[in-house]
Amino acid sequence: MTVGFIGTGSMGRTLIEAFIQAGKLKPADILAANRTKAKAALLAKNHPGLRVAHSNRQLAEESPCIFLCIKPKEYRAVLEEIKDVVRPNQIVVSITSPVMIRDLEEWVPAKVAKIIPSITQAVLSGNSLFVPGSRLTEEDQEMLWDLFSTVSRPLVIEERHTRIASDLASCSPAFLANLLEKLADAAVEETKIPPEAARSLVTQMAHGLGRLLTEGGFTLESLQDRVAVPGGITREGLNLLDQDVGPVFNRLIRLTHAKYDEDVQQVQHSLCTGKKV
Ligand SMILES: NC(=O)C1=CN([C@@H]2O[C@H](COP(=O)(O)OP(=O)(O)OC[C@H]3O[C@@H](n4cnc5c(N)ncnc54)[C@H](O)[C@@H]3O)[C@@H](O)[C@H]2O)C=CC1
Ligand SMILES: O=C(O)[C@@H]1CCC=N1
Repeated sequence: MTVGFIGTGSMGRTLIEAFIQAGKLKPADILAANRTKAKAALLAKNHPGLRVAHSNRQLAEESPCIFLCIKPKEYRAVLEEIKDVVRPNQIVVSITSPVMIRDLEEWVPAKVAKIIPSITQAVLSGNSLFVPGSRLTEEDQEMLWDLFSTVSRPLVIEERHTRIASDLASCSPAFLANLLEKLADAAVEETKIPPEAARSLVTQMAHGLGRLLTEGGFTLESLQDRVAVPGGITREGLNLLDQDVGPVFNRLIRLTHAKYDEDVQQVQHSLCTGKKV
């Protein structure tokens, strides 16, 4: 089956390469389209057999399953371009959290799903978040589940939890990388340890931490208890973090939700204004 990807930026490319790496899709199964053609052409060069569509419309005509890997503002233009050629038996998957399933279902007669991926899929790990639309059959859901199981742990979520689940699964790699960067920078500032050594130490620690939590039998709590020996040094640090860091994450979640609400409004406005019926 041909799987089409409209948008081969950061996440479109990550997904394409993850499915190829996992052996789930062959390059010849993939049809890609991107506004800047050179990006899609580079993918085709790196994965011989992968085809580049002349247009989004051609891609939509030829792909039983179409992934929309574009940003919220870009939906209107892409939907305008493909809506007349999309058929009811096709599947259209959006990877964009503030685009509502019901809006997509109004624009195309296809079977719609929202699946929010994560950069962690580049190493075939992490969760992908499934919000099935009303027209997907059991068979369609199984096909998508099977596809994403090869690169992630799929998880069904309710659409109203899209933002918070994306914060945890998709944004947090960036949030936690930022915290580790700050930890390494503070170490350099306070002790003059060479920057490369500080970054290497936190990076290798993060690798081990991920494995301890997923394969090592630890929970978030048991890991802290195991490292923080009673009366020891780690407990001093944990006490400070408990006091100062928790509120930062409350503020962070309020910020991501405020931006999300704004994006939802903008997308709905752009998808509803002047829409031909
Ligand atoms: N980057 C990440 O870690 C994650 C991103 N997402 C979502 O994925 C979506 C895409 O994000 P990124 O890949 O990071 O953005 P990006 O900006 O890297 O990629 C978007 C791509 O779409 C292309 N594009 C724009 N308009 C187009 C059009 N009319 N026709 C064809 N191609 C067009 C652009 O040229 C670009 O290559 C966003 O909605 C984002 O929220 C979801 C989960 C994780
Ligand atoms: O920053 C963003 O908008 C997207 C959503 C999830 C990850 N990246």
